[in-house]
Amino acid sequence: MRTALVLGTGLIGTSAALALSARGVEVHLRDRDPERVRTAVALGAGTGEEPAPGSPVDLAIVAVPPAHLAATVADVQRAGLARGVIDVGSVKGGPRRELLERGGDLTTYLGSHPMSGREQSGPLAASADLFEGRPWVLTPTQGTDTEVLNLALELIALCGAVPVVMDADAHDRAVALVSHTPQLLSTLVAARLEEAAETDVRLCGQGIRDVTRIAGSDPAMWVDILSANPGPVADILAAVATDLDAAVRALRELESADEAKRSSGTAGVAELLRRGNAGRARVPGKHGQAPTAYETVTVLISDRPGQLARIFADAGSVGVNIEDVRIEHATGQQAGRMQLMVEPGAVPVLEQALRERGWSLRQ
Ligand SMILES: NC(=O)c1ccc[n+]([C@@H]2O[C@H](COP(=O)([O-])OP(=O)(O)OC[C@H]3O[C@@H](n4cnc5c(N)ncnc54)[C@H](O)[C@@H]3O)[C@@H](O)[C@H]2O)c1
Ligand SMILES: O=C(O)C(=O)C[C@]1(C(=O)O)C=C[C@@H](O)C=C1
Repeated sequence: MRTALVLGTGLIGTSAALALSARGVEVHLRDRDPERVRTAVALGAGTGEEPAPGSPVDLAIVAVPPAHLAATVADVQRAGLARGVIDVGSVKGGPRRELLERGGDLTTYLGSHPMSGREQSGPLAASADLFEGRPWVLTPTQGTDTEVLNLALELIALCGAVPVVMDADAHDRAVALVSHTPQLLSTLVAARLEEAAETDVRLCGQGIRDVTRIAGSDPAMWVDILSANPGPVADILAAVATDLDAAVRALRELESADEAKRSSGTAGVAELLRRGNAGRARVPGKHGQAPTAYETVTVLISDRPGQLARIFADAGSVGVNIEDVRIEHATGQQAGRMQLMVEPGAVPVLEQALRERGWSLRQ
């Protein structure tokens, strides 16, 4: 990738622009707020000048709030500003459907989501290493151009992140669990402090600081995110509400004078705490650490348009997430070997699905 255009020079757009600029890509910056472009330019994220007329950039990266993603992607496509366009929004299904309704081109567009961010907004919160070692979800479809997919993989590599391929709606259900519900629960805990006595708040220690960090996030951004993914988040919150009811019941039992009730209360609380430990143990390693050891499935892939998108869609159709990808190009041949990294348990399912769909597997 030689040139890029970043639309929305806030936290995410400026972070990506800083990483690309540091690796020699010529980055053009745009924002509806010119002050934000000036700040990003001053930080070394790129130039505020428009790309030369008639010379589209290699990749446009749309990093505006979720409610404006589809309109911005459609504008970029209509103006012919880039060979490929990706967005980095926190929700994937709705914006893609909206882009289709707006007459956008789904072949040169690819939905993506870097699983890394902060509770602060704007270019001053950005950093070039924000995405290092973090998953970056791609949601290609059968129709996604191979060129756009390759540009997105290059962007992710230049940002030091790890590509994860998923279906858009499966992504939205997953982030409801690991991002959107945690945001709301952090907010709800912090909201208890609004009317609390100063003498109580003064005692805040590290525990509540950890739990409420993301409650400081931009409300307008989160109204957009939750409005674009309400059903999956409501489903998980309803399950949390059942657990909350159980916690309240167990605690009330602990208040009782009856010994049998107290011991049932102890068992109830202990079970909730045990489940919390078990869930916490599944949270992958911290920033920069590989979360899991993956296994590799190697596939022979011909150098024809649509091949990469097809293989990702075939993996997605049997529910397999591709956690990382490497392509070895065979010199002088119109083919290459593609290594798909997946969870060890997914290897047999993926191999069978790929064979059934006519792919040629290699050792
Ligand atoms: N904040 C996070 O942790 C995080 C993480 C991953 C992905 N995202 C996604 O990335 C996108 C950007 O989030 P952010 O945290 O960088 O927000 P931000 O508020 O820091 O930046 C958004 C920028 O977009 C600009 N903007 C708004 N509407 C615009 C328009 N129509 N045209 C051009 N510019 C416009 C704003 O002026 C602002 O500078 C969102 O879609 C969000 O869902 C956020
Ligand atoms: O660490 C944080 O501040 C974040 O909340 C980042 C976080 C997340 O939930 O993981 C928030 C929303 C984005 O869509 C992606 C990342």
